[in-house]
Amino acid sequence: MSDAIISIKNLGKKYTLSHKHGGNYVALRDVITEKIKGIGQGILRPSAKRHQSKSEEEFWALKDVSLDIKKGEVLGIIGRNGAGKSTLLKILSRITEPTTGRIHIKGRVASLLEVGTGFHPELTGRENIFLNGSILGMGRSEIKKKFDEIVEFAEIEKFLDTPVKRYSSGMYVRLAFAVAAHLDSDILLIDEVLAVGDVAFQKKCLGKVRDVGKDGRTVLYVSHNLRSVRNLCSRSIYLKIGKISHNGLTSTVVNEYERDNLLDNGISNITIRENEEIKHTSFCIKKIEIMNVEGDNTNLFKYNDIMVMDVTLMGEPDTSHYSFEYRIYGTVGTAERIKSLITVAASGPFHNIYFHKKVKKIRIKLGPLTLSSGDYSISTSIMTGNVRQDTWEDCCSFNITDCQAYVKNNEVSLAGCILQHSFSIL
Ligand SMILES: Nc1ncnc2c1ncn2[C@@H]1O[C@H](COP(=O)(O)OP(=O)(O)OP(=O)(O)O)[C@@H](O)[C@H]1O
Repeated sequence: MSDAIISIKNLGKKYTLSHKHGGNYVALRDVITEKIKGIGQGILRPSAKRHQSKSEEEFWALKDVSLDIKKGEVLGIIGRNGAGKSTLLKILSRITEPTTGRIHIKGRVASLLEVGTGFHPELTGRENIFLNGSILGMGRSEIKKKFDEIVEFAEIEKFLDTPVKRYSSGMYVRLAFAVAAHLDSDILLIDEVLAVGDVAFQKKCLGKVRDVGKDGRTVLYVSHNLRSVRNLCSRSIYLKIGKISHNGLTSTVVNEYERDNLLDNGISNITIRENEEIKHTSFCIKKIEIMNVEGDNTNLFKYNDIMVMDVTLMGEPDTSHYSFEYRIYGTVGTAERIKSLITVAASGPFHNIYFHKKVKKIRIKLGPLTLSSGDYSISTSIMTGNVRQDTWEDCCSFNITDCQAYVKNNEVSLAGCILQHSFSIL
């Protein structure tokens, strides 16, 4: 027998979706046909037959999931909407039955799933605390010992004797979290619900989850907030259309997930310009390629990494020399994109770096990338004298992950952030 507190083998969950076709409508075409037929036979039919066909579609929300979780692990579960994360937690908390496979759980499970589960709406906050405790197998005196801590954590003293159906969703989550985290369970399942609370309470909860992990309890944490997953979980799984796509160190798994998202959003580390876009000019930027210092194509970088950008040009300028210019724009936190320019400091004033007109490929080494986590986009131009011969806006993007040092700066403008760079000719 393994030392896993949760052991999941070939787990699958199938849903059957029914689609109704036709519904209750009667097509005009059919009414007319029926009437004509009726007239021809001397019979007037009462009505055309109503169309109602039903088709059923089978759909696997989880397929062949196998996973062992050790006691004391804080496991992150990430994935796109509909990937099966909540389904997995619902099966583990026995809200839903699996269709295939089996699970083995050694211990008591407390879960914090969708708002609305776990509490009895007609009962007061106080009564629900006792109800939850007894469901977990705790005696009244044991629950009493934890009661004050729960109430204090949830900050709902005034509403203790109000039925929870009158609570706001924020109050509900506060109490639900406090109950799940403080009562004696061996395993704590947390789904995205924390997003409902305000930011201060979310922080408090994340701190508590960390403590729960340190106490040797096991936590399964589903979230779209990748920063919190990175901070809390040593191991994570990435669910993709119901299957485990990656399972391992959180930093690696989150990077894979972010990479998939970037690629799916059309953000690529090699961009080649469409011919239609460059018809207007005889000298233009044709291709941009982003790499790390090892020469691997990537657009995922960590704080302090060096980025290599190869630029391929097409055509020739009328002048004997040209210069190349680029700008980096960043997003700030999760807020909408802010066009903040990062100043790039060259070894000399960078508009003074001229290339001979025959030079068709240049390499820029940029960094250390002392940038906060997030997406950045690059725009490029080529100049002859003061004239912009060609500009390619948002020609490529990159993403900074694992920025520990600059976390605080996420809220400040990126303007004025100075990066070093150097040019070479290929
Ligand atoms: N009761 C149900 N009947 C039919 N389909 C369902 C049911 N519950 C979930 N699904 C489907 O199963 C898939 C997985 O859903 P699930 O809620 O587990 O995804 P998720 O990864 O938690 O997504 P999100 O990040 O949006 O919460 C989805 O396509 C969802 O529509």
